[in-house]
Amino acid sequence: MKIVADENMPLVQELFGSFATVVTVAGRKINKEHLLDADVLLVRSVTQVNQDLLQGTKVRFVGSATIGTDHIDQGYLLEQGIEFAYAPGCNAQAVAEYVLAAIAFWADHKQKDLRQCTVGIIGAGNVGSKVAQILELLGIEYLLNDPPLEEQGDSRQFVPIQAIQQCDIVTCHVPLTNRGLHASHHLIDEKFLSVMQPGGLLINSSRGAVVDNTAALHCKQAGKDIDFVLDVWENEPDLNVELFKQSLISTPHIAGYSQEGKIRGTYQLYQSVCQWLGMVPKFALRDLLPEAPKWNPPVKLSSDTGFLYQSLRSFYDIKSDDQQMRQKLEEVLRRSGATIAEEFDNLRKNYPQRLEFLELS
Ligand SMILES: NC(=O)c1ccc[n+]([C@@H]2O[C@H](COP(=O)([O-])OP(=O)(O)OC[C@H]3O[C@@H](n4cnc5c(N)ncnc54)[C@H](O)[C@@H]3O)[C@@H](O)[C@H]2O)c1
Ligand SMILES: O=C(O)[C@H](O)[C@H](O)COP(=O)(O)O
Repeated sequence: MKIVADENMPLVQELFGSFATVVTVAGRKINKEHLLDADVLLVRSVTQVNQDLLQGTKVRFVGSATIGTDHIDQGYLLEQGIEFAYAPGCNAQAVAEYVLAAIAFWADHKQKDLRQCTVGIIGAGNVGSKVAQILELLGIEYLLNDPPLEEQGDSRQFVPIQAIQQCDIVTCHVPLTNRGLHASHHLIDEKFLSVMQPGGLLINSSRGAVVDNTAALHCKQAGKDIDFVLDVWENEPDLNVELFKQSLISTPHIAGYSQEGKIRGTYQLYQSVCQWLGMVPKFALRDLLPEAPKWNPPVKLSSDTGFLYQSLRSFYDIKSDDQQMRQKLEEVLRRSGATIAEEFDNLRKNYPQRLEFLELS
């Protein structure tokens, strides 16, 4: 059996190498030639998997070690009888910790008393629910918006998007979809931003195009007092450089990049491939995850606006991710050679080890 996998998937040789020949390729470079005699394709979010890539190949199983699936043409896979698996929830905790770090940094930087702030969470699935769990631990008020879950009868209390627009902090956790009643493409548009609270914070760690990046830039250029924390960008890796410069925190799509999140992603695909082949998995997830020191959240928030950030930063300092990206992209802007897109991918490929620091259920 031949497996072609994205080179940025940890443990892929260790897990799949005992029953298959594993060939690793840079995600953006995977092409039909690599797949002509491959049985299984394992990708991350940067490989577009569709008819163009798969037609004429032997691939019978596609796995994506990610939560988001907007890069996969699932309709085509279904039509061709190609098995598909992904990794729901694998890095949800990492993203929720990123959001916490962003809020803590903003409160410190802008002298905001989080006891007086409400967070609007758009999308209450795996990530949004973990964000809510963390805010509850800290006693920070939040509201949930998730029309699809509300329609399905989820028993939590939801609010309309208009109530989210009034929140001090808005954080997006929806899948990127272009069609249907709940399409999320440009969910945050000029109109949304125009009614957002001045002095507010918008965090996007879902997919770039959930926020209209041109509208976000116009909002900053018009002098509206809204801070942006952006981990994901329209047209990645070719991001809007002006918006990157104007954002309070800019990171290269690494919100989910904890060691644990990446390992869980590969492992979930390993389980799916084993099941597809009728094999019993030989490895257990708990033996693969690193031991990480844990942070004890404060029982009560303090009036000191910098307290949370100071207490968290030895576990995860979001500002250092932002500084790293600014330094590298500014170098690219000063000299010719590598492009912004190449540097964006380099930052992701060489992202330092980050461990999850909260005990969450
Ligand atoms: N930056 C990163 O590193 C990173 C990591 C993981 C996931 N993500 C992105 O975050 C997204 C969310 O992840 P998740 O695990 O929570 O997904 P999920 O599927 O568990 O939850 C998404 C929720 O959004 C809701 N939703 C869909 N359309 C909506 C809309 N228009 N308005 C409000 N709610 C809507 C759904 O009902 C669902 O409950 C993923 O699809 C992925 O694109 C990014
Ligand atoms: O959807 C996800 O799980 C994340 O966006 C994922 O972590 C992105 O990282 P990539 O697959 O591009 O390495």
